[in-house]
Amino acid sequence: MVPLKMAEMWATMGSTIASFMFVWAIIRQYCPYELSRFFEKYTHRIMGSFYPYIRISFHEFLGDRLKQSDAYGAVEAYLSANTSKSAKRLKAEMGKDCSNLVLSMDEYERVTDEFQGMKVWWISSKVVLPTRSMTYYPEQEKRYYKLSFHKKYRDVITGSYLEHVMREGKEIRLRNRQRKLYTNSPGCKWPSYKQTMWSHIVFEHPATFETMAMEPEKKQEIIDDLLTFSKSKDFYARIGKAWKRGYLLYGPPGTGKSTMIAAMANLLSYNVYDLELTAVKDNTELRKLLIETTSKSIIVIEDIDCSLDLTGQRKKKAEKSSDDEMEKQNKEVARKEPKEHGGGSNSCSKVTLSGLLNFIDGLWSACGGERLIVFTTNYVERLDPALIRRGRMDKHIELSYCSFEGFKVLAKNYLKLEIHPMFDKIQRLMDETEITPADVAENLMPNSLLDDAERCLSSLIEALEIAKEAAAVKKAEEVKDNYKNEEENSKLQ
Ligand SMILES: Nc1ncnc2c1ncn2[C@@H]1O[C@H](COP(=O)(O)OP(=O)(O)OP(=O)(O)O)[C@@H](O)[C@H]1O
Ligand SMILES: [Mg+2]
Repeated sequence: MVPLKMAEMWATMGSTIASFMFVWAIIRQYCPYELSRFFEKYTHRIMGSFYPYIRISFHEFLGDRLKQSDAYGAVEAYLSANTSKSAKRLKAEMGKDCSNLVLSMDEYERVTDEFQGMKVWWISSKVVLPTRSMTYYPEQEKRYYKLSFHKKYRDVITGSYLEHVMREGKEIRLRNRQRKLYTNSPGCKWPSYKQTMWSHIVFEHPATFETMAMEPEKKQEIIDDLLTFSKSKDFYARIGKAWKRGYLLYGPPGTGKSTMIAAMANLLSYNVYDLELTAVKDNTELRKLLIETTSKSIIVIEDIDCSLDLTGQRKKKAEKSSDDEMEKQNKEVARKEPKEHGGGSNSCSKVTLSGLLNFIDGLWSACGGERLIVFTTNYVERLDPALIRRGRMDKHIELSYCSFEGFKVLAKNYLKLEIHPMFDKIQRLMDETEITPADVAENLMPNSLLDDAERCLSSLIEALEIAKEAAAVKKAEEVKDNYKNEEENSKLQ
């Protein structure tokens, strides 16, 4: 009997509300604005005294602000991810990167959500504001989401449920955002009209850790380290450290340092700030650039050893190194300087080592968190120890010549091959000589659509044999030189 009475009560209440709504609609249409506001106010008051539900609205735009409200955006993302399966009327829009359709609740659609056994209802709605005469702007629509729940759940819903919706919604938005690659433009002076010091393009690099050629254990260790970092907000807050982590990637050219940065950004859905140090006028400008970076980003300084002459240290080391090594290093710097930095010794940058150290762990610790800073270099021994000490560069990762495990990853990516009779020979040759992943990849790249896997593998074997021969000749020359030097020394004595 009780449920029947309840049903009757709700039915009566429903019809009362419907009558109110009907009367109110007529009043709103025919009465002056002040009168309709008056009725609206008192209708809400009367209904509120016996209506057991609470409603919270999330408006798309607040006041006259042109920027979409963050809370509305989070609710929208949360609802399209969690309730679009139960909604019966959906609207489809192209995602920001134009690669897939995004489904969300259509206007006036109602969905149910559950949290810790409590039911809540979400309705998407809009108000159409009348157009002002003498304006050529179209009718303005103000969209909003309305959350309804029983008043006995007030504390939990306004507390932990909304916190959960906001957190999850923000995460979904970050995952789906169009990521950007920022760069500080080259040249020493900033045009005065420039609003921001970084210019950007859409970041769409296809590299992932899956496609990276390196030992599986080492790869997993780096992935775990990155994921742990991204989930450690509370940990960093507890130990009183800024939420940032430094990575030093070092190794010969073509071993995947730049590729790994793209894979890191893709793994964590971070933006990338490619900092061109030679284009930074001085330490003040460096600080300004930093302040403009946002959280969930990777700040990259590529080839840090030839970016700037940060200390006298490098010169001292260069003097000590052998002539051959010097020549090799200078060639590499010369190769990179005009191509990538356009500055080198002619650079007008006055950034100092202490400015850079402050950049890494000084002031910027105070400007929000979740940032990775990555340095890359071909010559780790050239760097000032202060720059790369643990705590600044927390993780030093060596990227080296291609191993057989690395080759297998590339063979799978490029040729869709997991096993082949020619693999044995390749493994033997790889154990005997050094080849970079970039050279392996180059050989495995089919020259035409008709090119087959065997031709690519043969080309790699040929490259490995040439590399092996060249290494043998070099070694023989070194032995000869050493012998000559020893002979000359003994003659002098
Ligand atoms: N470990 C790797 N896994 C997969 N591909 C790689 C790897 N290393 C290099 N490559 C391939 O070689 C190309 C060059 O690599 P990348 O630019 O990452 O090298 P790098 O170490 O940054 O070189 P440099 O020191 O000259 O800047 C990449 O486009 C990629 O295709
Ligand atoms: Mg590189």
